[in-house]
Amino acid sequence: MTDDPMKLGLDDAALAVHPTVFAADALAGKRVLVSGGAGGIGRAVAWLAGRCGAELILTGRDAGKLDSAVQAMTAAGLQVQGHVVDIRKPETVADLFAGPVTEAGGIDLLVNSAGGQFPQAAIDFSAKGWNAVIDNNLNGTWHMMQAAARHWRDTSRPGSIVNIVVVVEHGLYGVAHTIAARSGVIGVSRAVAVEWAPLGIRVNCIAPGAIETPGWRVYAPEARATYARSNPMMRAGTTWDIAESVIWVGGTSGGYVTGETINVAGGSQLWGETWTTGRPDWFQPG
Ligand SMILES: CCCCCCCCCCC/C=C/C(=O)SCCNC(=O)CCNC(=O)[C@H](O)C(C)(C)COP(=O)(O)OP(=O)(O)OC[C@H]1O[C@@H](n2cnc3c(N)ncnc32)[C@H](O)[C@@H]1OP(=O)(O)O
Ligand SMILES: NC(=O)C1=CN([C@@H]2O[C@H](COP(=O)(O)OP(=O)(O)OC[C@H]3O[C@@H](n4cnc5c(N)ncnc54)[C@H](OP(=O)(O)O)[C@@H]3O)[C@@H](O)[C@H]2O)C=CC1
Repeated sequence: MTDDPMKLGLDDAALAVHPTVFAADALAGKRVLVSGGAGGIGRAVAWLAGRCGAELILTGRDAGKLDSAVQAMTAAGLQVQGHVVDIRKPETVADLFAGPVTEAGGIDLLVNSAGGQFPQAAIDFSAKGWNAVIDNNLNGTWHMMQAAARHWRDTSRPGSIVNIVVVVEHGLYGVAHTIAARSGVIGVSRAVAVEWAPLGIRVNCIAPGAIETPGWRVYAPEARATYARSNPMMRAGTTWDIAESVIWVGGTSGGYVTGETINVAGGSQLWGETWTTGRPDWFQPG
């Protein structure tokens, strides 16, 4: 693992050529919207979808990051546009759908990869910190889901949503706020998978394990150094592992799957400890 947190994970050069199981026309004629599309996981999803023939709409808060993603993908011949959208602001999400999404001709797949949290013992959370994480990950994801569903209902077309969450089966310690938010996303995804089935909308979640990305910069280097050994496979996953699972479940290959949460986590939902703030003395062996 690199010491430079901005260089964590696969870069554009690697994502442009990474081998894939998908055919080059697997998403031909489709349009894919990726929130957090310039981040680690979202960027890999965007590269894979684009390499499979999809047109891309990427969103994020940081215009510079978005520009660098759009430039790299455009240089590789992909059809991509980027827009600054804060998913916590429902009015900017509505503007995205009324403007760029509609002008592009609509979308077929929404991937919600925007999100994040900070590591802190739950007992020390401030009300503001708790609210920031809930607002970002639960409310923000919901604003995008609802806007997409309205878009598909109003244009009488089917759609597919994939929400990137986290493994919630057992403790991901030091990030209880995000476990609460992501459990909410998983719950609402199950609920609307039923409610929106008559509209031809599928809703699924992917729960990544430890995936090396620039997002890991919020964790101390000593915490990050333990993540690879937090699962039975004793390695971190790659953003490509997540991207292929997203395209599988979000695309026609997942056409009979809805309301599911798929752990892509090296088995960390079954075994392993992840201490984002260090392992307390109580839990030290012997
Ligand atoms: C069984 C489990 C198996 C799985 C194994 C997985 C192993 C991997 C472990 C890691 C798991 C998850 C990894 C990832 O998700 S990495 C990628 C995600 N990316 C990020 O997290 C990006 C970084 N995070 C953020 O951007 C922020 O945390 C946030 C999401 C909150 C951004 O929102 P906002 O911009 O509103 O936040 P602010 O900076 O303005 O802060 C608002 C208040 O939040 C509190 N806060 C923020 N940071 C901290 C901190 N470091 N410590 C304490 N409190 C914090 C604070 O109250 C802020 O208000 P003030 O600034 O006024 O104090
Ligand atoms: N990496 C890992 O080990 C794991 C990651 N995850 C989850 O996967 C998702 C992607 O994470 P990853 O790629 O690693 O992290 P990154 O930090 O690299 O990417 C997250 C992206 O989300 C965007 N984002 C965050 N908040 C907002 C907001 N309010 N509005 C718009 N965009 C926002 C950021 O864009 P910008 O910088 O432009 O604001 C950033 O590019 C996150 O939800 C993360 O929590 C889950 C489990 C493990």
